[in-house]
Amino acid sequence: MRTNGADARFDRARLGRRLAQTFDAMTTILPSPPNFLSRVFELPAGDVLAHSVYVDDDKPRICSLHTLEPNRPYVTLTFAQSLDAKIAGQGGKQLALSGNESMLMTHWLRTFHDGILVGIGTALNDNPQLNTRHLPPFSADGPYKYHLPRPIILDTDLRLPIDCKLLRNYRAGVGRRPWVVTRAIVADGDESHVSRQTSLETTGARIIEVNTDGDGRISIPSLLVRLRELGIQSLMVEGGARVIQSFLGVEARHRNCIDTVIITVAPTLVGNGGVGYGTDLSSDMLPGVQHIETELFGRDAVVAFKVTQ
Ligand SMILES: NC(=O)C1=CN([C@@H]2O[C@H](COP(=O)(O)OP(=O)(O)OC[C@H]3O[C@@H](n4cnc5c(N)ncnc54)[C@H](OP(=O)(O)O)[C@@H]3O)[C@@H](O)[C@H]2O)C=CC1
Ligand SMILES: Nc1nc(O)c(N)c(N[C@@H]2O[C@H](COP(=O)(O)O)[C@@H](O)[C@H]2O)n1
Repeated sequence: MRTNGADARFDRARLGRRLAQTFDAMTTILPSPPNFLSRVFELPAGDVLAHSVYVDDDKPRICSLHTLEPNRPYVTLTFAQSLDAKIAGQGGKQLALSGNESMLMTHWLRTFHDGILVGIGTALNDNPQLNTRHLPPFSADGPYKYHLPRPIILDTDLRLPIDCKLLRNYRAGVGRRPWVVTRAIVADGDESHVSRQTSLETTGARIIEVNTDGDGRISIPSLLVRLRELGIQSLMVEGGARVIQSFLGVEARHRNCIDTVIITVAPTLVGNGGVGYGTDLSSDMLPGVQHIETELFGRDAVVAFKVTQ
């Protein structure tokens, strides 16, 4: 695995196209992401250019995480958990584990990445928006707006509801077009799959086919190759439990699929009925961890590390 310094770097070739905005940025007081994130990703500290992640949405950004790995995006796995390692409550009940300060940090993380990925379990359970609405606002008539990551949903059987917030936001012009990743259809077809595909496409989704693994789930290494081909240079993986397990699992680890893990640990206990992500990670298959940094955001501890084989 490459070092953080080699992975997280600025695309300085893009700077020329942004000189006017850069000048503007240097003469305007703009919100900055937490220094913690600059350190974790080894972004140049105090460099105003480094923090100018919030120029026009669809144009190249001054700052974009990317990796020198040719066949996948830079991948950050991040989520919030309780002290007893639960990410949701009884029966999957969505919990506000992060306090305001760490949630703000998470929204900065979102704007750092080209894509934001969740599994269909999370999409069905939480109906998330996956946007950057907690970041400090800019004036409506100014040149700045935050980069929105592309929502990406792992959904083998196309169960995403057509009235979900991700599709509604896209249709209302306040969200990016969601990409729904499904299994590659076999040659003789599957009529109900095709019909669900048509409904989702008609209501705004882009369907992306990727091969499945031995368990019939989307193959994570194949997914990453495909996303990179489609221009995703950096991917934030938010969860839920099964997706976290897949990314921390042996196959993904051995295929070098993660760069950085950032976990928000909230000072709360959920107990037995809560949703954990460790159940399929048997002790002899646990990843090694290499600590990068831990910082307090309000009452929450945010821990950044790398996984090792
Ligand atoms: N605290 C936090 O930070 C977060 C908490 N959550 C919580 O997590 C819970 C949802 O977790 P969970 O139910 O496990 O759902 P996930 O969001 O992890 O989605 C899992 C589903 O995604 C599909 N999938 C396709 N390919 C893969 C793959 N390679 N690996 C894993 N999944 C794949 C499968 O469904 P199919 O076969 O149909 O394709 C699978 O059942 C919710 O309660 C939510 O609130 C979620 C995110 C963050
Ligand atoms: N960072 C974090 N802290 C929590 O306490 C959470 N419950 C989550 N959940 C994740 O955020 C999604 C909701 O996003 P929106 O607020 O709708 O934009 C949720 O689906 C989980 O992925 N994250």
